[in-house]
Amino acid sequence: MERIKTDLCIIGAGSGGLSVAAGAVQMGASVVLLEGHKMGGDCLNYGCVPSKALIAAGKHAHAMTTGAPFGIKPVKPTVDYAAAKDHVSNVIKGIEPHDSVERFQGLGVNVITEFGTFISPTEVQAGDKIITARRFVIATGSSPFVPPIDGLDGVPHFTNENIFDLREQPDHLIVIGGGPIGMELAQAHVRLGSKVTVLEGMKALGKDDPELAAIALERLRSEGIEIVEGALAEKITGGAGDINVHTKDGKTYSGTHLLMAVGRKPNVDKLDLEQAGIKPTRGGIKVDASLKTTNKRVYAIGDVAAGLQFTHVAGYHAGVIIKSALFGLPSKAKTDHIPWATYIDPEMAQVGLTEEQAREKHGDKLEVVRFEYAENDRARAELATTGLIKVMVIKGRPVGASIVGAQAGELIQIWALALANNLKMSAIANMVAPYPTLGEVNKRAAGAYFGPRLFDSTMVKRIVGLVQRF
Ligand SMILES: Cc1cc2nc3c(=O)[nH]c(=O)nc-3n(C[C@H](O)[C@H](O)[C@H](O)COP(=O)(O)OP(=O)(O)OC[C@H]3O[C@@H](n4cnc5c(N)ncnc54)[C@H](O)[C@@H]3O)c2cc1C
Ligand SMILES: NC(=O)c1ccc[n+]([C@@H]2O[C@H](COP(=O)([O-])OP(=O)(O)OC[C@H]3O[C@@H](n4cnc5c(N)ncnc54)[C@H](O)[C@@H]3O)[C@@H](O)[C@H]2O)c1
Repeated sequence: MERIKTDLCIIGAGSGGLSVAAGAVQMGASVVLLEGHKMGGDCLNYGCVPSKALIAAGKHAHAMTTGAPFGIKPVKPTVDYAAAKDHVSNVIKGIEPHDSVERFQGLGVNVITEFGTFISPTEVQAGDKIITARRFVIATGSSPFVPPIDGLDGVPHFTNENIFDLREQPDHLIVIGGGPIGMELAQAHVRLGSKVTVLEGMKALGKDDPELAAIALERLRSEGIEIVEGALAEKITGGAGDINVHTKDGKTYSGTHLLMAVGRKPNVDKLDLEQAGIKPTRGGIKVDASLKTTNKRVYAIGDVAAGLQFTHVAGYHAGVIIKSALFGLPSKAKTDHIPWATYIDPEMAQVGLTEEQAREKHGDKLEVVRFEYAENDRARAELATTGLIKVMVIKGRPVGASIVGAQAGELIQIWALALANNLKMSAIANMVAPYPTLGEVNKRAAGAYFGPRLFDSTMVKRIVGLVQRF
C-alpha cells in the first residue's frame, strides 16, 4: 500500500468535486481527487449535457413543423435518431477535455482513478493507495433511483445512465415520472418523432408553481405527449418492444420502450461511511450549514448532500467549502437565492419562494406582481407569447420569482442577482432594458409593482397638481 498525505482529498470528480479541486489547487493546497468511474460525473456524461444536446436536436425538428405562421411551409423532418445521438456524444466529447484527468493533473491535482472508501475517520483507501488528509470532501453525487416495482426487473428499461446510448428510435416511449428528467426527455423524444406517454404518480412538474406548470403542461400535451397524472406505476409486464405499465388505478399503458425517471438516490454505497463516523440519511449525507458532516473533517457537497440537486448548486457548494477548508473562514451555504430551470419548451424557472411558499411564510404582507409574455413586443415578433412571470414581493424586496416562457432560464438570472444581493424592486425598475427584448418582462414586472403606487395614488396626484400650480 502506498501512503499519501494531502491537504484535501476529494471523493468524486463530478460538478462539485472538480470545482473544489480546480479552485483549491490553484490557491496552493495539495489536492488528491478520486474518481472511480467517469470524470465529469453525471452532468457531463448522463445528465445536463446530453439532455440539453438531445433537447436541441428536438428543437430543430420542431421548428421545421411550426413555420406556417411565419410564412414558412412546414415540412415533416426526416429524423435520424442515431445521428441525433451522435450529436449528443459529440457535445460530450467537446467538453470532456475540460474535465479530464490530463487537465486536472496539469493543474497540479493528484488524480487517482479509483473509488474511495473510508477505512477510518481520517483515511480513505483508493485501490492500492491510502490517503490521509486534513480535510475530505465527499462529492459522490447521485444515481437514478429505480423503485422496486413488481416486474420491473424482468423488463428492459432505461434510466438517464443509458438512454443516451440508445440508437434505435423508440416507437412509443413510456416515461415513468413527470419531474424534470421525465418531462425534458419526453419532449425531446416527441419532437424527434416518437410517441410518448408520461405516467406521473402525483402531479407532473410538481416542484414548480402549479399555475406555471399548468401552462407548460398544456403546451407539452398540445405537442402530442400523453401526460397522465395520478398514475402510480405499480406493476410492469411484457418484454422488449411490448411493455405494459399497470397503474394503481387499474389502468394499463403500453409502449415499446420504458424510461424510469422517478428521482435519485445518493451515491454512498462504496464509501463505508460508518468507518468515517458518518451516518447517511435516506436522502443523502446530512450536513450542517457549513456543509460539514458529523465528522468535522469531512464535508459533503452537491447531489449527495441531501438538498437541491443541480450542477450550479454543486459548484456553489464548492465555493462555500473552499473558503472554510482553505482559509479557515466561517462560510455557510444558503438556499434561498438558488435558481433552477427546467429546459422544456416553454422553459420554467424559479428562484426563492413560489407564491404558495411566500404566502405560507409571509401571509397578507405578500404582494405578487405578474406580467404576461403576450404583452412583450419581442415575444409577439417571435410568436412566443405563451408565458408569465410572477414576482413575490415583501416590503419592496423580491423574495421569489417564477417564470414560464421562452428563455425563462436566462430571464430568471436578474432575480437570482436581486435575491443574492437583497436588492429592492427599485433596482430592477431603475434598469434600462434594451428594446425589444424578452428581458423587458422583468422590468415590466417591477413596473407592475410600482405602477399602482404611482398611478393610483391620490397623494401623488395632489403633489403633481401642487407643483404644476407653482
Ligand atoms: C438527465 C439529467 C439532467 C440534468 N440536467 C441538469 C441541468 O440541466 N441543470 C442542472 O443544474 N442540473 C442538472 N442535472 C443534475 C446534475 O447532473 C447534478 O446535480 C450534478 O451532476 C451533481 O454534481 P455532483 O458533483 O454532486 O455529482 P456527480 O456529477 O454525479 O459526480 C459524482 C462523481 O463521483 C463519482 N463517485 C461516486 N462514488 C465514488 C467513490 N466512492 N469514489 C470515487 N468516486 C466516486 C461518480 O462516479 C461521479 O463521477 C441533471 C441530472 C440528470 C440526471
Ligand atoms: N433542468 C434541470 O436542472 C434538471 C433536469 C433534470 C434533472 N434535474 C435534477 O435531477 C433531479 C431528479 O429528477 P427526476 O425527474 O428524476 O426526479 P423528481 O423527483 O423531480 O421527479 C420524479 C417524479 O416521479 C414521480 N414518481 C415516483 N414514483 C412513481 C411511480 N411509481 N409511478 C409514477 N410516478 C412516480 C414522482 O411523483 C415525481 O414527480 C431533479 O430533482 C433535479 O434536481 C435537473
